[in-house]
Amino acid sequence: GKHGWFREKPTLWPGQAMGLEIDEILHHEKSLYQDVLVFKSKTYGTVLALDGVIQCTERDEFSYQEMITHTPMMCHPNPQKVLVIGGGDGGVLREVVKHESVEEVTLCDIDEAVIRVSKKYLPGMAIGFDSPKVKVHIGDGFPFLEDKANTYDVIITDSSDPVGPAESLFQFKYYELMKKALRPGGVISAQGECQWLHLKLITEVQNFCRQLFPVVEYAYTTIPTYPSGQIGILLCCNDPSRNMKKPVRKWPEDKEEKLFKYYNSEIHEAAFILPQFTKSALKAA
Ligand SMILES: NCCCCCc1nc2ccccc2[nH]1
Repeated sequence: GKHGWFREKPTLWPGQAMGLEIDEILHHEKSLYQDVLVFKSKTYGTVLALDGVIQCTERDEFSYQEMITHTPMMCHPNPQKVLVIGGGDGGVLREVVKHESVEEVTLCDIDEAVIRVSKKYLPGMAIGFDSPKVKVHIGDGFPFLEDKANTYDVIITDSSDPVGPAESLFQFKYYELMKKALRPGGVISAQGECQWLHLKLITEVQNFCRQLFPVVEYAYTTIPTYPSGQIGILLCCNDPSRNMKKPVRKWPEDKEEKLFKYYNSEIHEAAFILPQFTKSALKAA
Protein backbone atom coordinates (compact mmCIF):
# COMPACT_ATOMS: atom_id res chain seq x y z
CA GLY A 1 0.00 0.00 0.00
CA LYS A 2 0.89 3.69 -0.06
CA HIS A 3 2.29 3.39 3.47
CA GLY A 4 4.96 0.81 2.55
CA TRP A 5 5.93 -1.95 4.98
CA PHE A 6 5.87 -2.53 8.75
CA ARG A 7 9.02 -4.32 9.84
CA GLU A 8 9.24 -5.93 13.29
CA LYS A 9 12.01 -4.74 15.64
CA PRO A 10 14.42 -7.71 16.17
CA THR A 11 14.30 -7.33 19.96
CA LEU A 12 14.89 -10.98 20.91
CA TRP A 13 15.54 -12.42 17.43
CA PRO A 14 18.64 -10.71 16.09
CA GLY A 15 19.27 -10.69 12.36
CA GLN A 16 15.68 -11.43 11.29
CA ALA A 17 12.45 -9.47 11.00
CA MET A 18 8.87 -10.23 10.04
CA GLY A 19 7.40 -7.77 7.55
CA LEU A 20 3.78 -6.91 6.70
CA GLU A 21 2.62 -4.55 3.94
CA ILE A 22 0.63 -1.63 5.39
CA ASP A 23 -2.64 -0.46 3.88
CA GLU A 24 -3.45 2.15 6.51
CA ILE A 25 -2.16 3.28 9.91
CA LEU A 26 -5.21 3.28 12.22
CA HIS A 27 -3.73 4.38 15.56
CA HIS A 28 -0.38 5.19 17.14
CA GLU A 29 0.24 6.32 20.75
CA LYS A 30 2.73 6.11 23.58
CA SER A 31 0.91 4.57 26.52
CA LEU A 32 2.26 4.69 30.08
CA TYR A 33 4.11 1.43 29.32
CA GLN A 34 4.78 0.97 25.61
CA ASP A 35 4.40 2.19 22.04
CA VAL A 36 0.97 1.08 20.77
CA LEU A 37 0.49 0.77 16.98
CA VAL A 38 -2.60 -0.47 15.13
CA PHE A 39 -2.56 -0.77 11.35
CA LYS A 40 -4.61 -2.33 8.57
CA SER A 41 -2.32 -4.74 6.74
CA LYS A 42 -2.69 -5.73 3.10
CA THR A 43 -3.15 -9.46 3.73
CA TYR A 44 -3.38 -10.13 7.50
CA GLY A 45 -6.26 -7.87 8.53
CA THR A 46 -5.81 -5.42 11.40
CA VAL A 47 -2.55 -5.75 13.34
CA LEU A 48 -1.63 -4.74 16.92
CA ALA A 49 2.08 -4.08 17.57
CA LEU A 50 3.55 -3.15 20.98
CA ASP A 51 7.02 -1.56 21.06
CA GLY A 52 7.42 -2.53 17.39
CA VAL A 53 6.61 -6.22 17.98
CA ILE A 54 3.56 -7.92 16.42
CA GLN A 55 1.16 -9.09 19.18
CA CYS A 56 -1.75 -10.26 17.10
CA THR A 57 -3.25 -10.05 13.60
CA GLU A 58 -6.87 -10.73 12.69
CA ARG A 59 -5.89 -13.43 10.19
CA ASP A 60 -3.86 -15.77 12.44
CA GLU A 61 -4.59 -14.81 16.09
CA PHE A 62 -6.95 -17.76 16.50
CA SER A 63 -4.02 -20.21 16.45
CA TYR A 64 -2.31 -18.70 19.49
CA GLN A 65 -5.49 -17.69 21.39
CA GLU A 66 -7.07 -21.14 21.03
CA MET A 67 -3.92 -23.14 21.88
CA ILE A 68 -2.84 -21.04 24.90
CA THR A 69 -6.41 -21.33 26.24
CA HIS A 70 -7.70 -24.81 25.38
CA THR A 71 -4.55 -26.83 26.09
CA PRO A 72 -4.71 -25.89 29.82
CA MET A 73 -8.52 -25.78 29.96
CA MET A 74 -8.91 -29.27 28.46
CA CYS A 75 -6.31 -30.55 30.94
CA HIS A 76 -8.63 -29.54 33.80
CA PRO A 77 -11.68 -31.68 34.65
CA ASN A 78 -13.94 -28.79 35.70
CA PRO A 79 -12.46 -25.27 35.37
CA GLN A 80 -14.74 -22.78 37.18
CA LYS A 81 -12.52 -19.83 38.14
CA VAL A 82 -10.01 -18.62 35.55
CA LEU A 83 -7.43 -15.81 35.56
CA VAL A 84 -5.84 -14.22 32.48
CA ILE A 85 -2.72 -12.10 33.01
CA GLY A 86 -2.07 -9.87 29.98
CA GLY A 87 -4.20 -10.68 26.95
CA GLY A 88 -5.59 -7.16 26.77
CA ASP A 89 -6.82 -7.82 23.23
CA GLY A 90 -9.62 -9.99 24.66
CA GLY A 91 -8.97 -13.02 22.43
CA VAL A 92 -8.18 -15.40 25.31
CA LEU A 93 -11.35 -14.27 27.13
CA ARG A 94 -13.35 -15.07 23.98
CA GLU A 95 -11.94 -18.59 24.10
CA VAL A 96 -12.24 -19.16 27.88
CA VAL A 97 -16.01 -18.48 27.96
CA LYS A 98 -16.58 -21.28 25.40
CA HIS A 99 -16.24 -23.64 28.40
CA GLU A 100 -19.65 -23.90 30.12
CA SER A 101 -18.04 -24.90 33.43
CA VAL A 102 -16.50 -21.41 33.76
CA GLU A 103 -18.30 -19.28 36.37
CA GLU A 104 -15.92 -16.32 36.38
CA VAL A 105 -12.86 -15.22 34.41
CA THR A 106 -10.76 -12.25 35.50
CA LEU A 107 -8.39 -10.41 33.16
CA CYS A 108 -5.52 -8.43 34.65
CA ASP A 109 -3.55 -6.32 32.14
CA ILE A 110 -1.15 -3.55 33.12
CA ASP A 111 -1.96 -1.28 30.16
CA GLU A 112 -5.46 0.17 29.70
CA ALA A 113 -4.39 1.40 26.23
CA VAL A 114 -4.22 -2.17 24.90
CA ILE A 115 -7.79 -2.87 26.04
CA ARG A 116 -9.02 0.50 24.73
CA VAL A 117 -7.51 0.13 21.23
CA SER A 118 -8.53 -3.54 21.00
CA LYS A 119 -12.16 -2.64 21.72
CA LYS A 120 -12.02 0.02 19.01
CA TYR A 121 -9.96 -1.71 16.28
CA LEU A 122 -10.06 -5.47 17.02
CA PRO A 123 -13.77 -6.23 17.64
CA GLY A 124 -13.35 -9.92 16.73
CA MET A 125 -11.03 -10.33 19.75
CA ALA A 126 -12.46 -7.69 22.09
CA ILE A 127 -15.80 -9.53 21.90
CA GLY A 128 -14.27 -11.55 24.76
CA PHE A 129 -14.95 -8.60 27.09
CA ASP A 130 -18.71 -8.80 26.43
CA SER A 131 -19.34 -11.98 28.46
CA PRO A 132 -21.09 -11.40 31.84
CA LYS A 133 -18.59 -13.88 33.33
CA VAL A 134 -15.71 -11.46 32.70
CA LYS A 135 -14.13 -9.13 35.30
CA VAL A 136 -11.37 -6.71 34.23
CA HIS A 137 -8.57 -5.37 36.47
CA ILE A 138 -6.07 -2.82 35.17
CA GLY A 139 -2.74 -3.31 36.92
CA ASP A 140 0.44 -5.32 37.36
CA GLY A 141 -0.11 -9.08 37.68
CA PHE A 142 2.37 -9.33 40.60
CA PRO A 143 0.50 -7.28 43.24
CA PHE A 144 -2.79 -8.63 41.86
CA LEU A 145 -1.71 -12.20 42.69
CA GLU A 146 -0.40 -11.35 46.21
CA ASP A 147 -3.74 -11.92 47.98
CA LYS A 148 -5.24 -14.62 45.70
CA ALA A 149 -4.11 -17.83 47.43
CA ASN A 150 -5.99 -21.00 46.42
CA THR A 151 -8.32 -19.10 44.10
CA TYR A 152 -8.05 -20.21 40.44
CA ASP A 153 -8.46 -23.48 38.56
CA VAL A 154 -6.61 -22.18 35.48
CA ILE A 155 -4.23 -19.20 35.09
CA ILE A 156 -3.25 -18.11 31.57
CA THR A 157 -0.33 -15.69 31.14
CA ASP A 158 -0.83 -14.16 27.72
CA SER A 159 2.20 -11.90 27.82
CA SER A 160 4.28 -10.05 25.27
CA ASP A 161 8.02 -10.81 25.22
CA PRO A 162 10.40 -10.52 28.21
CA VAL A 163 11.66 -7.12 27.03
CA GLY A 164 9.61 -4.27 28.54
CA PRO A 165 6.48 -4.49 30.71
CA ALA A 166 6.23 -8.30 30.57
CA GLU A 167 9.83 -8.96 31.71
CA SER A 168 8.80 -9.85 35.29
CA LEU A 169 6.32 -12.48 34.00
CA PHE A 170 9.22 -14.72 32.98
CA GLN A 171 10.76 -14.97 36.46
CA PHE A 172 10.73 -17.49 39.33
CA LYS A 173 8.88 -15.15 41.74
CA TYR A 174 5.97 -14.81 39.35
CA TYR A 175 5.58 -18.59 39.02
CA GLU A 176 5.76 -18.87 42.82
CA LEU A 177 2.84 -16.44 43.05
CA MET A 178 0.83 -18.40 40.46
CA LYS A 179 1.53 -21.66 42.32
CA LYS A 180 0.02 -20.15 45.50
CA ALA A 181 -2.97 -18.75 43.56
CA LEU A 182 -3.86 -22.16 42.10
CA ARG A 183 -6.50 -24.44 43.61
CA PRO A 184 -5.61 -28.16 43.93
CA GLY A 185 -5.44 -29.77 40.48
CA GLY A 186 -4.89 -26.34 38.93
CA VAL A 187 -3.24 -25.77 35.54
CA ILE A 188 -1.28 -22.79 34.20
CA SER A 189 -0.25 -21.87 30.67
CA ALA A 190 2.05 -19.09 29.52
CA GLN A 191 3.33 -17.60 26.29
CA GLY A 192 6.44 -19.74 26.03
CA GLU A 193 8.52 -18.14 23.26
CA CYS A 194 9.95 -19.91 20.23
CA GLN A 195 12.12 -23.07 20.22
CA TRP A 196 14.02 -21.82 17.14
CA LEU A 197 14.95 -18.55 18.86
CA HIS A 198 14.73 -18.84 22.65
CA LEU A 199 15.70 -22.38 23.63
CA LYS A 200 18.01 -21.04 26.40
CA LEU A 201 15.21 -18.94 27.93
CA ILE A 202 12.71 -21.82 27.59
CA THR A 203 15.15 -24.17 29.35
CA GLU A 204 15.72 -21.67 32.19
CA VAL A 205 11.99 -21.14 32.73
CA GLN A 206 11.31 -24.88 32.58
CA ASN A 207 14.09 -25.38 35.16
CA PHE A 208 12.54 -23.18 37.82
CA CYS A 209 9.01 -24.39 36.97
CA ARG A 210 10.15 -27.93 37.78
CA GLN A 211 11.15 -26.73 41.25
CA LEU A 212 7.59 -25.49 41.77
CA PHE A 213 5.34 -27.94 39.89
CA PRO A 214 5.37 -31.75 39.55
CA VAL A 215 4.25 -31.59 35.90
CA VAL A 216 5.82 -29.15 33.41
CA GLU A 217 5.47 -29.38 29.61
CA TYR A 218 6.26 -27.32 26.51
CA ALA A 219 3.98 -27.32 23.50
CA TYR A 220 3.88 -25.13 20.39
CA THR A 221 1.56 -23.82 17.72
CA THR A 222 2.18 -22.57 14.19
CA ILE A 223 1.41 -18.89 13.62
CA PRO A 224 2.76 -17.08 10.51
CA THR A 225 3.22 -13.59 12.03
CA TYR A 226 5.20 -14.52 15.15
CA PRO A 227 8.99 -14.71 14.77
CA SER A 228 9.97 -17.93 12.92
CA GLY A 229 6.30 -18.73 12.36
CA GLN A 230 5.54 -20.50 15.62
CA ILE A 231 5.33 -19.89 19.33
CA GLY A 232 5.53 -22.07 22.42
CA ILE A 233 3.16 -22.59 25.30
CA LEU A 234 4.55 -23.52 28.71
CA LEU A 235 2.17 -25.61 30.83
CA CYS A 236 2.40 -26.55 34.53
CA CYS A 237 0.10 -28.54 36.78
CA ASN A 238 0.18 -29.04 40.57
CA ASP A 239 -1.36 -32.54 40.33
CA PRO A 240 1.51 -35.05 39.86
CA SER A 241 -0.83 -37.60 38.29
CA ARG A 242 -2.04 -35.26 35.47
CA ASN A 243 -0.79 -36.06 31.95
CA MET A 244 -1.28 -32.73 30.13
CA LYS A 245 -0.38 -34.29 26.77
CA LYS A 246 -3.82 -35.88 26.73
CA PRO A 247 -6.97 -33.82 27.23
CA VAL A 248 -9.05 -35.03 30.23
CA ARG A 249 -12.18 -33.75 28.48
CA LYS A 250 -13.18 -33.92 24.84
CA TRP A 251 -15.80 -32.18 22.77
CA PRO A 252 -17.55 -34.28 20.10
CA GLU A 253 -16.03 -33.68 16.65
CA ASP A 254 -19.01 -31.72 15.32
CA LYS A 255 -18.82 -29.43 18.35
CA GLU A 256 -15.07 -28.90 17.78
CA GLU A 257 -15.81 -27.88 14.19
CA LYS A 258 -18.24 -25.19 15.38
CA LEU A 259 -16.15 -23.92 18.30
CA PHE A 260 -12.62 -23.80 16.91
CA LYS A 261 -10.51 -22.91 13.90
CA TYR A 262 -7.27 -24.42 15.21
CA TYR A 263 -7.73 -26.50 18.40
CA ASN A 264 -8.95 -30.09 18.37
CA SER A 265 -8.13 -33.10 20.53
CA GLU A 266 -5.57 -34.45 18.02
CA ILE A 267 -3.62 -31.22 17.66
CA HIS A 268 -3.66 -30.96 21.45
CA GLU A 269 -1.56 -34.14 21.60
CA ALA A 270 0.52 -33.23 18.52
CA ALA A 271 1.49 -29.85 20.04
CA PHE A 272 3.57 -31.62 22.70
CA ILE A 273 5.58 -33.70 20.20
CA LEU A 274 8.92 -31.91 19.92
CA PRO A 275 11.88 -32.04 17.51
CA GLN A 276 15.00 -33.76 18.83
CA PHE A 277 16.99 -30.52 19.42
CA THR A 278 14.28 -29.17 21.71
CA LYS A 279 13.59 -32.49 23.41
CA SER A 280 17.23 -32.99 24.37
CA ALA A 281 17.68 -29.36 25.52
CA LEU A 282 14.63 -29.62 27.79
CA LYS A 283 15.53 -33.10 29.00
CA ALA A 284 18.96 -31.95 30.13
CA ALA A 285 17.26 -29.16 32.07
N1 LIG B 1 6.95 -12.12 19.73
C1 LIG B 1 5.76 -12.92 20.12
C2 LIG B 1 4.80 -12.08 20.94
C3 LIG B 1 3.64 -12.93 21.47
C4 LIG B 1 2.60 -12.01 22.03
C5 LIG B 1 1.36 -12.73 22.54
C6 LIG B 1 0.39 -11.66 22.96
N2 LIG B 1 -0.43 -11.02 22.11
C7 LIG B 1 -1.07 -10.05 22.84
C8 LIG B 1 -1.99 -9.06 22.48
C9 LIG B 1 -2.41 -8.17 23.43
C10 LIG B 1 -1.95 -8.25 24.73
C11 LIG B 1 -1.05 -9.25 25.10
C12 LIG B 1 -0.59 -10.13 24.13
N3 LIG B 1 0.30 -11.15 24.17
